[in-house]
Amino acid sequence: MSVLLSARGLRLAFGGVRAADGIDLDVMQGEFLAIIGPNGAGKTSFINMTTGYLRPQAGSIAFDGQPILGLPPRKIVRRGIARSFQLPQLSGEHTVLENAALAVAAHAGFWSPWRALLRPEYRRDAEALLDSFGLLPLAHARADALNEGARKLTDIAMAVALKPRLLLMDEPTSGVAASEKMAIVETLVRVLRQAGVTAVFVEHDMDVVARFADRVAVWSQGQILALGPAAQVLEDPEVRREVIGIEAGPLLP
Ligand SMILES: Nc1ncnc2c1ncn2[C@@H]1O[C@H](COP(=O)(O)OP(=O)(O)OP(=O)(O)O)[C@@H](O)[C@H]1O
Repeated sequence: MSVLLSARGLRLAFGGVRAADGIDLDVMQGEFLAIIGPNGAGKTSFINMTTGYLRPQAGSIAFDGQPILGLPPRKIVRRGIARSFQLPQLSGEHTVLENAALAVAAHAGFWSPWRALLRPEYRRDAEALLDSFGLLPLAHARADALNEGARKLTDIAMAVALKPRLLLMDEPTSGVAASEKMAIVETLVRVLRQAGVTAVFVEHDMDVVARFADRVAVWSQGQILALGPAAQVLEDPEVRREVIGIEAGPLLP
């Protein structure tokens, strides 16, 4: 497996708060990597630095061997990195299909909404995209009428419309009803594997991590405390004590 994303020596402080304190991480082509860790550990900051929303004070990030630090978010998308947000960034007054068509059009180079809604080929591609995510029955629902699970999936579908090689997801199942979480994870695993997309995702639900991740990186105070295969890291006594909590019980069968 080759390295797709490589971060070295990332440092970022907000006053006295260290959001990144020497982050070194390689993301391998094709893997699903979970980032876990307590609130404030710097997980979202890593996504923001990788996608051009935050600039570290030191360090480097290379994607497919090319440096990307300093590029604006839109250029990083063009290089093949997309993201979804902890709070989905949908246009509430538009339908699911219109939101998806906007993303399809953005990938084609058009960022102006009316063009997206006029062109039938964008709508067709958007329908195919929604179908792959199981969202077609909701195509004509307004985005602000969706439950959290459907909102999250629509947001991720819009990121996938950009045809990324690497997708970064910030808490893809947060706020989703427990009964719906695993269905979302199964959809993501299926769609992303099929599209050959490498994924990095921040997640607090360890059942989701155990099902979804090939490897797990444990963040703590801006540093990576542990990194390795999911089964190994999730059963690591120090990780369980410091991060997961002993009350969680056995995570893996
Ligand atoms: N733009 C900012 N300005 C000031 N402080 C910030 C900013 N962004 C992040 N921080 C601080 O940096 C630290 C790391 O934040 P970050 O959001 O990366 O953590 P996190 O691990 O994603 O937390 P959570 O699990 O709660 O989302 C926190 O203490 C946060 O308050």
